[in-house]
Amino acid sequence: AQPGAVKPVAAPMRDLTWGQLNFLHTTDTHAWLSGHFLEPSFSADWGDYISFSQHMRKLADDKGADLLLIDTGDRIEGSGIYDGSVPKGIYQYDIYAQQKVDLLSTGNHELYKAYSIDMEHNTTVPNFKENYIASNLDYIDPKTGKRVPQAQRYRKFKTKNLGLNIVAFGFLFDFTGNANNSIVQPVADTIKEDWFQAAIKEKPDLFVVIGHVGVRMQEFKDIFTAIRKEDWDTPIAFFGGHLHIRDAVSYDSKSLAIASGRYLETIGWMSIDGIAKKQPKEDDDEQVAAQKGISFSRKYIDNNLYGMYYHTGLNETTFPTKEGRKASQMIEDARKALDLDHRYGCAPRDLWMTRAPYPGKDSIYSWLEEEVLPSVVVNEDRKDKPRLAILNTGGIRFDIFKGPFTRDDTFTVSPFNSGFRYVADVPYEIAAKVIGILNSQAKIFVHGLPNTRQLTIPQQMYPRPNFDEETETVEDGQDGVELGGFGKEGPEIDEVVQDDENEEEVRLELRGDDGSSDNGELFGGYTTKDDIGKDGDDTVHKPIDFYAVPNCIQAEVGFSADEKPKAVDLVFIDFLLPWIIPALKFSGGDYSAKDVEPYMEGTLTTKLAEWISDNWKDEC
Ligand SMILES: O=c1ccn([C@@H]2O[C@H](COP(=O)(O)O)[C@@H](O)[C@H]2O)c(=O)[nH]1
Repeated sequence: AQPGAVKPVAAPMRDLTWGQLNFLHTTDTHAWLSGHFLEPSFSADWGDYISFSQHMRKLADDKGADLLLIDTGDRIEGSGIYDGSVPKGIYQYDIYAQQKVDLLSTGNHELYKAYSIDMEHNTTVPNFKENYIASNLDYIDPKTGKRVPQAQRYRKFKTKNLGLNIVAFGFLFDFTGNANNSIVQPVADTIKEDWFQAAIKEKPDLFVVIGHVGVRMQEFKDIFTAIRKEDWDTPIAFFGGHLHIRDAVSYDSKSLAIASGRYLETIGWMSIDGIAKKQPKEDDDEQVAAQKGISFSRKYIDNNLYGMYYHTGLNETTFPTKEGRKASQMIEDARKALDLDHRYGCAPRDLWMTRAPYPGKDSIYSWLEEEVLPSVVVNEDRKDKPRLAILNTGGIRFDIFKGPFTRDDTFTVSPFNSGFRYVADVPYEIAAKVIGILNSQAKIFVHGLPNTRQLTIPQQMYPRPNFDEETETVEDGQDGVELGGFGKEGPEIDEVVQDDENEEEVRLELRGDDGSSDNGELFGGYTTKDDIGKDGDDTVHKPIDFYAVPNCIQAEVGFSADEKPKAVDLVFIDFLLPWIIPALKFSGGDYSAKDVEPYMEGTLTTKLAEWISDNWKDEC
């Protein structure tokens, strides 16, 4: 762990189930390679993960089993190690590459900017060579202008110890916000292509589908269905991400999909036993398929040293490896070079994204609406004009904890380079309708309006089934998508261990009061319910309450107390541009992109830092 990070807390643990083939999975790390300084459950850093994975590989070797490491993208944007350098990522790519990842794919965050697409093509792909898979992603080579695959389309390989034949794919969901030096091909089109159709006829011992795709999203359903059309029997392991949640879905009795959270909070674990190694028949090329008694198991490992020692049987002295220590040192050096611990001020209280009700005094969104935006959204030439300032909740990425607020925190809260734009002098009754449309959850049809689910935080984009209810499927409220697994049969997993302890509903901070649980009480943390059951988390926690947030929030700035203004400047964060004009049109305003101008200098991130320096001056 990094110097200054809180120590982990002892807690009741659940063991990992080993199989023939085992996986460690990270996703949506968003450059949190330092780990979490203030949260004991997640205070291990990338160097600790390297040590952990090396010990786990050794354990696999000792058992005559195999272990593969997977990463499903969104490695960048979200923490100072990436966002704090100019250009971005000058330390991040090298530190990340210290880990030996066996299969990796691209997330949407690698694609928002032409720069990060180039970096992926010229740095991460060469760093990981044949381990990098890009089944539906192409790169436009700037020298030739030619469209080339970002990496190989799929990978065929044999595992080290058991010699299992694997065919692996690496997908991205049907993302459309990518910069124009990349092309994301829709999954439904990709799976019709000859190379994919040939690959799924390979009859390996196992298919591994990794992807920056939510495990309940249509894209994975389509891939699963396409494989099963050709091959009803071969087991399939899916590794997903994007939605920042822990989740597992059983598509059929011979497949399992897991999603392993976000921000290096979670290291996903999947193991598979009973994989039948296929032998070629002597008389022809067809291979024998005989999958009987296949079993899958999953765990969500809290990323801290207590758990890593527990799962490896090691301790403070025996655990760190040379390579792990090296990566931790690289992180420490990068943090110093980037001045990430520079203190802008002291947060007087915790401010939560979803762990406090919105609106409310502990909500980060209410704080932004009531305190920050009215003060920072100012254009000197138009400061007398009343304005509405709109932010999408998805643009805010993390909580603020009471105590020092650092340069690193500015990036964990607001990593994007988004500035503010505006449409001038919009009649108030038109401008005031925009927020309602953006928060409408697509229940009304607005011509030209992109899906509003993209505006909110990832955890809310695709609501999950309510595992407390008996029903197997629910409507998700947006497009009437059926959730609760792809089949209607429910999970068919051979190894299911239910754990009904810890049902008490208690609100506790994940951070804990003083980082200890000496009184023997359970510590607050993830208490995941998924298709497999309630025993997924490796650490037994007390539950934490989470509250829903809207897609967007809005501050009224420069309004008189007595009456609403006749016209306002409609100010919004850059990211909202594709939504604003259609929403204004629907509200009765005949505006076009030509009416949009930059509103002021600076980004939300720089404005946040300025506000905190000016307003949180007390010592801590
Ligand atoms: O410039 C940006 C980029 C993204 N967002 C928000 O983030 C989500 C995507 O989050 P994932 O981590 O990829 O799941 C996007 O839908 C936006 O809500 C943003 O606000 N600004």
